[in-house]
Amino acid sequence: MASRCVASTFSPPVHSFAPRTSMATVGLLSCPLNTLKTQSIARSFSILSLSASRKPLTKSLLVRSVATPAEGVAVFDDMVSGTDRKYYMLGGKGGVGKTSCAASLAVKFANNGHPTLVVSTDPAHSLSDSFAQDLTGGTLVPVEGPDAPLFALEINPEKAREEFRSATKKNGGTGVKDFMDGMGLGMLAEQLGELKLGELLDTPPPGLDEAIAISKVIQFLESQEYSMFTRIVFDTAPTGHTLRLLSLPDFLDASIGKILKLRQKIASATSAIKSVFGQEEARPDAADKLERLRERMIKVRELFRDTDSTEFVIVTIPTVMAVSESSRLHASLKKENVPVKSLIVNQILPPSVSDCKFCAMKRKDQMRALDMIRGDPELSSLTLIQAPLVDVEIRGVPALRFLGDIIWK
Ligand SMILES: Nc1ncnc2c1ncn2[C@@H]1O[C@H](COP(=O)(O)OP(=O)(O)OP(=O)(O)O)[C@@H](O)[C@H]1O
Repeated sequence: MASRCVASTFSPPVHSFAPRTSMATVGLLSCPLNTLKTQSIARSFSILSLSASRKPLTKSLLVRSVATPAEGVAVFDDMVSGTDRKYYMLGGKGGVGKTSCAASLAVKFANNGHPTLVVSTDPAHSLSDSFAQDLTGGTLVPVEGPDAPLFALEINPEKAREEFRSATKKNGGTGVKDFMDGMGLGMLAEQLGELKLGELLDTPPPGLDEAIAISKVIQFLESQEYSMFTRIVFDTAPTGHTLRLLSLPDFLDASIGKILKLRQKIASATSAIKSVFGQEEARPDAADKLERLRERMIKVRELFRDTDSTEFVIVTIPTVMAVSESSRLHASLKKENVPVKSLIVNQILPPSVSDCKFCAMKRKDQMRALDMIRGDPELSSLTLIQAPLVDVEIRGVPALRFLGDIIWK
């Protein structure tokens, strides 16, 4: 008879996770004969350096490798040490577990005494779902449960962009033409077409929303009120957005920079014309807003590249597609000088003494993907963090604490 997978019989209701000690009751996917205890799996899934061995991973080797605790590779110790503010950005392909990993890291920071802010800049927010608390509203909302203050912020990128865009819509006009007219540059609007400012304002390039969202967070954090936060964790939008976001500041810098320079150059001429014809002074709003946006984008760019305060953590799953995408992501991040040290491989089947047919196939597939990571020139230098597939949905602070204790060591 074909063997069949079963989930652990214990499936706790959403809000009923008991504190840490009883979290071992959260199950891991298992086969009928497999009676592995969650705690031993939690111990055996650990962080191992990919550069340690070049041998292909066989099943027994994997079990042996993951059974070795994360001695010597103290990723979390490094992350948690110091009271200077640090930023962690978690990114990767859609659906791999970015939110779960980001939320679990935020909980772990808070439980280690860091006042922490976790921010979602993904237009499709799932922080509220992950924490099982209503964190919507675009402002800082306290998360109930952790030992030290933990706040969450779900930024509505469209709303943030709209605020910026409204400056160019005054007087009933639309987009760039109005903006240019407002500065006395209407006749140049067409010639400036290649600067793509029109596109920027009317149909913004992908990535602008997220960049504005992040710049909004920077704004928040610059104020005294939020100076308490020593750890900021970003749950970013899927890979494509991140890559576009990285190249965006340069694009904006060039476009806005050119526009503002041009404006300066002919400012004296236009003011002479205006004084002759008795026109009002040109509206400074739009130009100022653009200039401020440009400055903030530069700050976002600097933040992403600051090796002292920032780290980008790539999250993936053991499939060929996800690994390939992670490899491309790391190549791009490297090219842009964004610091990356670790790669989380999430949803790995836990060790098992006996597999059903389905699990055996799946495990083989995952082994191949892990092998691929080992041999990948982009990924093999990163510290690998393996996270098991658990058989209940990770929701709520206790569950996130449980996951965090497995992942972040
Ligand atoms: N290790 C795991 N074991 C079991 N389920 C998991 C694990 N990690 C994540 N999940 C589940 O997978 C789903 C997707 O996770 P999550 O929302 O964290 O992914 P994401 O990468 O942020 O997705 P998106 O790209 O849509 O924002 C959720 O239902 C989550 O509970």
